[in-house]
Amino acid sequence: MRITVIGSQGQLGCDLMSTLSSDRHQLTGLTHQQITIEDADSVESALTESQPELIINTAAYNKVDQAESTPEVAFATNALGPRNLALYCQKHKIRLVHISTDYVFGFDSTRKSAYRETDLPGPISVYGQSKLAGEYFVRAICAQHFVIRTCGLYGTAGKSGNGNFVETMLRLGQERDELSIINDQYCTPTSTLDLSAAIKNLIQTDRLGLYHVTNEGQTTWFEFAQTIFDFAGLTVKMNPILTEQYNAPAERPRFSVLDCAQFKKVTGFSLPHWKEALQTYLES
Ligand SMILES: NC(=O)C1=CN([C@@H]2O[C@H](COP(=O)(O)OP(=O)(O)OC[C@H]3O[C@@H](n4cnc5c(N)ncnc54)[C@H](OP(=O)(O)O)[C@@H]3O)[C@@H](O)[C@H]2O)C=CC1
Ligand SMILES: Cc1cn([C@H]2C[C@H](O)[C@@H](COP(=O)(O)OP(=O)(O)O[C@H]3O[C@@H](C)C(=O)[C@@H](O)[C@H]3O)O2)c(=O)[nH]c1=O
Repeated sequence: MRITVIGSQGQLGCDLMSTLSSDRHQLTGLTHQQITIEDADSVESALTESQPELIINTAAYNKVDQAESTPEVAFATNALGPRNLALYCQKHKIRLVHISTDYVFGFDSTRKSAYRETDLPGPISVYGQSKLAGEYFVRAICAQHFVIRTCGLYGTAGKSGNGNFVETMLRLGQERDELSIINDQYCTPTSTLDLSAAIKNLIQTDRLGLYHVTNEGQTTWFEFAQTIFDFAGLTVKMNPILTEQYNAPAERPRFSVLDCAQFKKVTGFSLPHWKEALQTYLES
């Protein structure tokens, strides 16, 4: 199959390129230099060349705090971008895989059970709102879509790009005497290598639609950081703090664990536990 991965230099994009290359697909990766998804002309010309039968969009504006003060940039990339891609895919009757986020949830501050695809979203940040708008465009415009919500991504490309939580912790753990980490936000950090394998499995099926896909289990950012340091053999003084004490510009969900049962049922494939995935990442 001719597959085009948009955002091919990002964390997920990079791992998708290597994961899918083992499958004899005709793969094209498009970087931000080669395509600007919010520009319909750029989309048309970049995709005309590769003539894809399936497009995977991993491009996004992911700066959650900055998005609060630049909503127009977040909405251009995260909402109008996917809209352009959905229009292209619908016009050419091809499939679109679009990646979304657990941050479409959060409005229910008392939630304690994992979210299913049928649960009502309620974003509490500009980033979450812009990503939800993108999902809606894809689902409304493009008949042949897979929309995949995931969470807390880390992959090796994050080392050289914008970083990721794991790399940030490893850096801060060496720079600072003491770290304060939020211990009342629950989610499931997910390896982009595992997510790439999941996407590879899902696109082999005809079961289009909306899916939640993360590693197994759940944790807080504090416990995640503690486990990173344990696995890396580092001793770092850490304080567990409440969300209010961190005072970030963007509000984050207190609980955004995703229920991946639908994905497992459809593919027969499940991702490793987040601790196992983290160990694999750190070893690599
Ligand atoms: N990171 C996370 O923790 C999570 C991410 N997601 C979602 O997963 C997807 C992949 O995330 P991740 O791999 O971490 O993202 P990255 O930021 O690592 O990669 C995104 C890539 O898209 C490119 N890009 C950004 N804006 C545009 C644009 N307007 N047009 C074309 N290309 C663009 C970036 O290029 P450049 O850097 O040069 O601008 C970058 O190479 C995104 O949809 C994201 O919202 C979901 C949950 C968690
Ligand atoms: C660096 C740092 C962060 N934190 C907190 C802030 C935040 O609540 C949490 C995670 O911080 P980050 O900035 O890495 O992550 P954040 O940008 O909130 O992560 C999100 O990225 C977007 C793109 C998504 O789609 C989400 O799934 C999610 O993973 O950790 C601390 O408590 N102490 C610290 O020293």
